[in-house]
Amino acid sequence: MDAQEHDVVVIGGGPAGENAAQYAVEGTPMTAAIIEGELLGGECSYWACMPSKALLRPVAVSGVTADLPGVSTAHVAPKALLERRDTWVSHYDDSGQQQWADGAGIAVLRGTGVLVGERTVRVTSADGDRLVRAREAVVIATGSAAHVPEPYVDVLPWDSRDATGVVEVPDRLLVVGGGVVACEAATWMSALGSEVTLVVRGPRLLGRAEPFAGQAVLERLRERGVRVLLGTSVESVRRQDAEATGTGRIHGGPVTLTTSGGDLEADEVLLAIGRQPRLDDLGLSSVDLSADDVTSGRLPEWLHVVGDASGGPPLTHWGKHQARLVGARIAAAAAGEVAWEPDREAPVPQVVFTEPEVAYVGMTEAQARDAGHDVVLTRVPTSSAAGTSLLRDHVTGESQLVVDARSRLLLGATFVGVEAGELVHAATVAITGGVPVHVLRHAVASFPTASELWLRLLEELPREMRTPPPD
Ligand SMILES: Cc1cc2nc3c(=O)[nH]c(=O)nc-3n(C[C@H](O)[C@H](O)[C@H](O)COP(=O)(O)OP(=O)(O)OC[C@H]3O[C@@H](n4cnc5c(N)ncnc54)[C@H](O)[C@@H]3O)c2cc1C
Ligand SMILES: NC(=O)c1ccc[n+]([C@@H]2O[C@H](COP(=O)([O-])OP(=O)(O)OC[C@H]3O[C@@H](n4cnc5c(N)ncnc54)[C@H](O)[C@@H]3O)[C@@H](O)[C@H]2O)c1
Repeated sequence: MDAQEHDVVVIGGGPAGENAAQYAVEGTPMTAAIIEGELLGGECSYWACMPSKALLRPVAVSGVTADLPGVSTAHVAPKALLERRDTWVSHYDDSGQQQWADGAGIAVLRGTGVLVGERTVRVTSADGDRLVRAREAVVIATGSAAHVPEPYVDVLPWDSRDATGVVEVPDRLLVVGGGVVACEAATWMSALGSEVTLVVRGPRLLGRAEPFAGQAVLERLRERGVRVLLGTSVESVRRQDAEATGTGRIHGGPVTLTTSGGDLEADEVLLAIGRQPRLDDLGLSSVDLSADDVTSGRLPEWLHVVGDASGGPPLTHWGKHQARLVGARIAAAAAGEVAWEPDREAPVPQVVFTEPEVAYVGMTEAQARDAGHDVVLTRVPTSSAAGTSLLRDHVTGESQLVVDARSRLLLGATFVGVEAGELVHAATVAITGGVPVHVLRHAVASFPTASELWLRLLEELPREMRTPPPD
């Protein structure tokens, strides 16, 4: 079989793959091809970030209007909410993304890509097989899939695709997991009218965030009628007449979970217990590699991995950041150069679009102490700046900075409450730029904006941190 040739071949056309292709070839004479087996734009555009945020934003606005005298309370209208979601996923049509690729001069090869040898990928589609060879580099950008352990397989539980693509709203929904997908999905599914029960194995929600953040989300979920069972493990699961009815539709008869706290019955169960890199069936053995080699970065110089497939933080912005770096490295290597990169590792931010919103970057207090830092903390109610308290009548949540006592550098920050997702970026900038807190105090925020919360946080630090540390 003759092989088609491109300088760069990317397997997987999600946000990470698209960015890797673009950054590798833009401004160069090189060509790139993206191999995509489903929809160009990936999980993020059609079944993850975009539909979930399209569903959550009206829910958040409705919550604010209920707490903002001077405006009529807005109510969630389920049918219109689902139509909004459909608009944001372009009705599961990727022609807009195809236009972007055409404009960027990137070839899109439809089909499933499998490595069959060094720099060589076989693409299988309904039209048959073809071979593609990369002159410079192959990039794995195959994303991740929801983790579905064996005991659940036969009951056909919902995964996050069903929750973001919801068509039939179950009257009663069990959600297994207490992480980001569980908390966000509980928020929109209860707004759509489901009676939601969260079954959480651990002692708190959002285990990767500061405990006070998970606690604030727990309290609000319970206020909105979501039942949250902490410290509850699932022992077995059964369902009558499980049936593959399609994404977002109820997959058969009632489901029963036998848990450490007794039996729970519902019309559907959503499994939200993490995701795994999609590296199976990728032909890694044809180039003497294993999935472990890929997630530990033990790769030959012609092969790269970006995004969720890398096993790093499964976040779109992080995958895109990795992809920009990899793209620039490929472009530089092809030109016989070395790409410039900062010497400081970038901190990873995350925003959880719950009520209240939770946003964090860098290290938590516990992570900073475990890493051996002498830590100084500053924590204030998020309502404590005029700008935050004006945004609604009852501003809940607290916000915190984690500072290294010796260097006075910011190690991490957590914001809980209104506008948290916007407040966190200043922390990302401060950590990336290595700005010590005595300098950060001079970054003046406008009155009365939410950003003035930074002043409140910095004022609460010990007075000696207002000047540079003694030599
Ligand atoms: C419900 C939910 C909500 C989320 N919300 C957010 C959020 O708000 N913010 C955020 O930052 N992150 C969010 N995430 C995480 C985010 O979706 C992922 O981090 C992101 O999609 C990863 O991008 P990627 O390009 O690595 O992979 P993906 O987006 O998964 O794309 C991979 C692509 O590769 C294709 N592919 C896979 N294997 C092959 C193959 N062999 N051949 C050809 N094509 C293949 C797939 O079809 C897919 O199109 C959310 C995740 C979920 C589940
Ligand atoms: N707003 C956002 O940025 C956003 C939104 C949704 C998802 N995401 C990304 O998608 C990834 C996947 O989300 P997720 O919520 O599925 O994973 P997660 O890692 O955030 O949470 C998984 C939860 O499941 C629990 N768990 C793990 N195994 C279990 C088991 N066998 N039985 C019961 N409970 C178990 C964990 O203790 C945890 O509470 C996240 O890591 C996140 O980065 C991001």
